[in-house]
Amino acid sequence: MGSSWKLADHPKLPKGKTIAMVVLDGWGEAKPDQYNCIHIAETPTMDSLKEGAPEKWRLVRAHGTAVGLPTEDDMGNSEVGHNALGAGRIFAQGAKLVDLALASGKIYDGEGFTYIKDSFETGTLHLIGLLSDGGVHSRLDQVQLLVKGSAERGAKRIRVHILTDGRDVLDGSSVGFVETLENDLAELRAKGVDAQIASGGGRMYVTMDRYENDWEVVKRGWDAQVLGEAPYKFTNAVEAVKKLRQEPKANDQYLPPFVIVDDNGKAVGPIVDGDAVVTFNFRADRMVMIAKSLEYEDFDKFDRVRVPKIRYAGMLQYDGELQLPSHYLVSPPEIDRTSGEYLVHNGVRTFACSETVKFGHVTFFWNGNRSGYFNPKMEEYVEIPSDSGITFNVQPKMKAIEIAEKARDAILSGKFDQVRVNLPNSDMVGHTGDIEATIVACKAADEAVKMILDAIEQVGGIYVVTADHGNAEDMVKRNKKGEPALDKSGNIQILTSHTLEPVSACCHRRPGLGTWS
Ligand SMILES: O=C(O)[C@@H](CO)OP(=O)(O)O
Ligand SMILES: [Mn+2]
Ligand SMILES: [Mn+2]
Repeated sequence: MGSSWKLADHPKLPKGKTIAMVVLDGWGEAKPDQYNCIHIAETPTMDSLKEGAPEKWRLVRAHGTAVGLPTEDDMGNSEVGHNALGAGRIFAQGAKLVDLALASGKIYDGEGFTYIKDSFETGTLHLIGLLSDGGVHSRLDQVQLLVKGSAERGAKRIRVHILTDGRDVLDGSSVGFVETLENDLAELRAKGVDAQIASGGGRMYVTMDRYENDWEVVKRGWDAQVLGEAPYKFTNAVEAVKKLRQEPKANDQYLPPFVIVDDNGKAVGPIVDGDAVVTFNFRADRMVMIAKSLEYEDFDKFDRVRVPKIRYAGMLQYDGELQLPSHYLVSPPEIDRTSGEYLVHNGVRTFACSETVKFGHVTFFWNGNRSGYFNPKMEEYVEIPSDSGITFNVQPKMKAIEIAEKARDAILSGKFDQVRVNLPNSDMVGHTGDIEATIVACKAADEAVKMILDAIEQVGGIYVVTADHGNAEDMVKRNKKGEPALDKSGNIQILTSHTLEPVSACCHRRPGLGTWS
């Protein structure tokens, strides 16, 4: 094929038909029991796809090495799922590239580390990111290696700004992760390195917003990490997390921001001129906003109050088009020649839509972590504003119907050849661990699929319905036998994370419009 963009005709699918590409976020296939919200919810449309045309319905793996993740224990996630769907190929993902760079030591020879290292002599090294072993955005073992490796290479003063998880790992597990990190930092202190945790907060409330849904989230992080200001002050991070978790309804995802202070009540690690900063998440979407606030001179999203002159590097470069950040420790996967680029070169017009919290999934991730259009004359991307400031179990229907209406109108308009959407419900509500709400969420997503397929039927088009990874089909932690695992008090443990389950892929022309197989 060389560098040509020409696409051969599909051997079976007819030309010139509108195609709907529907990604149900977090919709996997698992055994039907009471913790399978997709099974419990009324989902007549998805049921009819499976039962009505079983020969057009397949299960595909959406986790582990099948999608470019380091091991078979790695659950799928939106970044890898949409990267793979959008590019039609599998790339070694950020997690794996960071593992390799750490194992070979190459991470320390690269441009990014060389750049930040210049601050080690007189400044502090700050590490900001998600502290868990979830492996979706970051991994604890990578952070441990980076802290140790940086100290060995001259970092004399290290401050870690942690974000607690509870979304890719069990709620409550934050305490153990903080203890592990504290032990490592104590070992460094014994060797004469001034190393401490400096601030913290829950990932969904502090720093890790995405697609500009709510800049307040990033501001809360800025205030704690850079300015050293937060509503809660503690002298010890383990105590901070334990205490804040005691509040009614508190959970790891939404812990309020806190700073660690010394005996005089002074924050131990604000970021100041001459310091180095690394954001250690490898995954892009929830790091773009903090990267902008740390890197951009012109910035009007919130009042930064004080903008320290720092040397900043991301674990990876998070946005290839914006080249953000400009310094990074590990080169991201080069996801080139994605389907979106092929489509514009072949005169195929695209419409993509989701609500804010997943908008970048069908645009940015789909296009290989690249923001913007390939050709605005051939593409239209529509974002429906998400609710902000609430957890999604409060509004489990989210904007599914609004997304479907936009997709329906785009299909019926005749202006587009490919109409692609992400329906977020099963994932976003699944992450809250609220089973009742997740059932409502799955029903809403199913209704949205129906609206889109009905529109496809009207125009005699083709549909592909699939998912990026599992989530709502299994809401409980299980033992090796697959039974719900009980905690010390004999209670089941709700699973807020994605799963290792396969997802369905279904491609079809609507019945009555001729046959192909
Ligand atoms: O919310 C997120 O950031 C991840 C889970 O960490 O979910 P998804 O991959 O579905 O976007
Ligand atoms: Mn997802
Ligand atoms: Mn998710």
